[in-house]
Amino acid sequence: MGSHRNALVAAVRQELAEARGSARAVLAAAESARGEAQHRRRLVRDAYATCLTQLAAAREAARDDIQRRYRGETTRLAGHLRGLATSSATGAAGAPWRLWSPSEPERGSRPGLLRIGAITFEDTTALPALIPLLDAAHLHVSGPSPAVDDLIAGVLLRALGSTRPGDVQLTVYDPENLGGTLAPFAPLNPTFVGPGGLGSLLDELAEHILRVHESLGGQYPTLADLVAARPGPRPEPWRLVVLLADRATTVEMTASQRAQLGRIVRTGVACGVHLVVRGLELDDDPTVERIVVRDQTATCDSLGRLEIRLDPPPPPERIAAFGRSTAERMRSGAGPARLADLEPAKYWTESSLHGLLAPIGDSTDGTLVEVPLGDDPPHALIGGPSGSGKTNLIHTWLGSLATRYGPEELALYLLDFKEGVSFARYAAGPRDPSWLPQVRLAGINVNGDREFGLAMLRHLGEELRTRAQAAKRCDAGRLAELRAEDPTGHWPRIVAVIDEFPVLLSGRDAVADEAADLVEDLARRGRSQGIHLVLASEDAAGIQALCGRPGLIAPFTLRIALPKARRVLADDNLAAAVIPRYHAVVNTESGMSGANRIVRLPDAGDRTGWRALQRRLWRMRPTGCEEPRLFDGDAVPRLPAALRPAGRVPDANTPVGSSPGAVLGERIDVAAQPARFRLGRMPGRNLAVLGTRTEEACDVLAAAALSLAAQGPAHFSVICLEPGASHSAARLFAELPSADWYDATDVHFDLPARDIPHYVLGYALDAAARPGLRTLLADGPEQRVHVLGWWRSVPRLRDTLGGIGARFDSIGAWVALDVPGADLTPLHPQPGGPVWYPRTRRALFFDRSVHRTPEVIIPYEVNSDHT
Ligand SMILES: Nc1ncnc2c1ncn2[C@@H]1O[C@H](COP(=O)(O)OP(=O)(O)OP(=O)(O)O)[C@@H](O)[C@H]1O
Repeated sequence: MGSHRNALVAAVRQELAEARGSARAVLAAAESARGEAQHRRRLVRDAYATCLTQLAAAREAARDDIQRRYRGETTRLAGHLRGLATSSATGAAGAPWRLWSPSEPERGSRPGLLRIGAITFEDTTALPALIPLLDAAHLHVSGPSPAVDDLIAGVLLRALGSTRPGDVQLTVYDPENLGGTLAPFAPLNPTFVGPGGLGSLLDELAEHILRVHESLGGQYPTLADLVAARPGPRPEPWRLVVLLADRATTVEMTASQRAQLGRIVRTGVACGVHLVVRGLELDDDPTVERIVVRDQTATCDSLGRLEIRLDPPPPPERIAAFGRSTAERMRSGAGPARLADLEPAKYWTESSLHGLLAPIGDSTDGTLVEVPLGDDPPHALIGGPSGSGKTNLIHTWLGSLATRYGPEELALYLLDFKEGVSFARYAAGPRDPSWLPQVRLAGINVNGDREFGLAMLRHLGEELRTRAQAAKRCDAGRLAELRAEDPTGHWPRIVAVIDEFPVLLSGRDAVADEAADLVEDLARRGRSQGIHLVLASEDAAGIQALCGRPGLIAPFTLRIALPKARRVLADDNLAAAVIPRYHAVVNTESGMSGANRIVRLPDAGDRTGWRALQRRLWRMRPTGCEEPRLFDGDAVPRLPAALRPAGRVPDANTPVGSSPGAVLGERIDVAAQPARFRLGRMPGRNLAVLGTRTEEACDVLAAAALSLAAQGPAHFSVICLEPGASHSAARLFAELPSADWYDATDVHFDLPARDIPHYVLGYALDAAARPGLRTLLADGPEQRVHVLGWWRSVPRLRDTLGGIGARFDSIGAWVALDVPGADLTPLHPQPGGPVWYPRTRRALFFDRSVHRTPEVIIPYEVNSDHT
């Protein structure tokens, strides 16, 4: 029994032990699972924490970024707004009081906004708080009285100070203070309306509006119309009506007065009538800008909820000073337009297809006066006595044209026969590299060089021929048709201006005759080919010179007469006698009375302003636009480097041309070409330089020799028989690649022929007593030995050639310096000699194998001892 129990106990124990064992195992497993779970929980928690930190950092970064961008955007926006605000309220409309002064509005600009204070938005710097008024709104101001009145005074001063004197007519209704509230404005002579005057004021305004409305064709312009309208002079001044109503006004106002006020509110702005009201209710209308003032701050309709820190009121003494100076200016009248006022909004947008139209000034009502050139009128005559402003007018006109028409549309040829350099401003100079891109040619100091005027007219004559031929090829009648048929061609309109042109026609000589013929031809046929002449003359005689040829004057149908000009307008048209200084009569009907327009001319004398404009145009020049040719009659041209051997010894094997050209000086022509004397292997190809001016004679010989040396192999014999020329001759000798030197001690003329050309340069050959020279002159050229010699007079040359009765056949060409025309008779093809009045640095060149008549040249400066 006992063993059975024992066995049972043992079995139970065993089972218990097993159960405990498995429970422990389960426990251990559970423990380990718990450990595992805890570990995982820790991991998740760590990850969560990291995630939170990262998220926080990301959020911070994002917030920083947003804030930074926000700040940047706000600053940028504020900058834009400030820029916009500054351009919307320029000058007197926006300047702080301490810097304030009245400002002229840009001609043709619309009135802008007016500053009343500043707005601060967050921490950006303050922006100006601007409100509309002229051409835009009525103002209704409410709030405590002194602050409101201060604000109104400020607005009035800005509106008046940013418009021209007389542009705004001020009316003040101030029954309480009898005008005292705006007393500092008294010098401007505003209309003060006393108590009981409101009704008639409103009636008068309503009537005014009706009148303006009718003049506008019975249609009130909308605000958009006002903004879009092309600015022009105001037919009527703005009416600015300040109503400072007291309690009695409100109480006593009748229903019809209220209705009248309502009508003015609705229709006033479109007709230039603006109310500035405090103390009266105004009907709601899009044109009413309400400003609510609270002590030093305010809000207004156009700025929404933004709070405005109001500006202090303008100092009363500033208002009074402004009033006085404006009243003074009104008494003396408004000034003329400025040159800048003539500029278009955008440069070079006009086409010259059908003509050129450019303003040259304004009329007294401020309208710009435009001057046409084209098919009708084709040419212009400008007249006025010395100092009346012709040159100034020409500069103004050219400036106005040059801002409208680019170089593809307009080409200018300018000649000034006055003693002056006025057109030099259009060409590049030592201080200013810019030039006016439309100018092709400018001639200054040409009063002594009528030949240059002739050269320009010949050039224009050529251009006329080219255009006429091109037009014929395309079957086109006039410039517009030619341009349509040949759209890729370069056919700008040409305007040729000749200031003091009578100089060109003075002197009864071949130059005057040919010039008059050319002017006549250009005037007659230039119209259809787009070539227009503008001639200016100081004295009546010049115009009479043209009148001598009635056919010549007829095409000049545009007449511009300056004060006291005579014979520019028709005989019965006396307008020029009565116009004031710096005015002109513009008449497009040949000066007939009844077709006058009086124009006030701007002052074009501001060099700095002109230079700035010219630079702007110069920078806009198209690629390939060539610099203008400047002919300065006072400048001595240098022998171009390309015409000198420059130390280079020509190769003996270089072929020598059949007739190398000796360069003697610069031709007076448009292209500034060198005048050449061809030295072929023919009898008579010798040159005589004649006259007593040593320096110029030396320069002619040196230019000839150096240019020959630069062309190919040649040998030179330099013979100097005049001590005064020896310095120059020696310099030439040194520069020539192959040369012999002779002087009085060893001079001889039996010079051998060589297998290369041999040039004999003789200084003062009249001093050579040796025989042989005449033979050399006669026989040398056929063996390529040519004499280029200087004789001091024609009789001395004759002596060399055999004395009285000698023939000049061996002298094929000559250059005369200070030799009177009559002395040249034996060398001149026509009897009586050429018309030649010697002048400094000018020579008469005649080559009998090419010239019919001699031509004037400018001897080059070869070696400047001054530089
Ligand atoms: N519209 C103007 N406003 C102000 N000054 C002017 C005006 N027109 C000309 N002047 C000035 O008057 C002077 C003479 O002008 P300008 O040289 O143009 O006259 P002109 O008729 O060409 O005289 P001249 O034939 O003697 O040269 C110059 O000093 C010029 O600056």
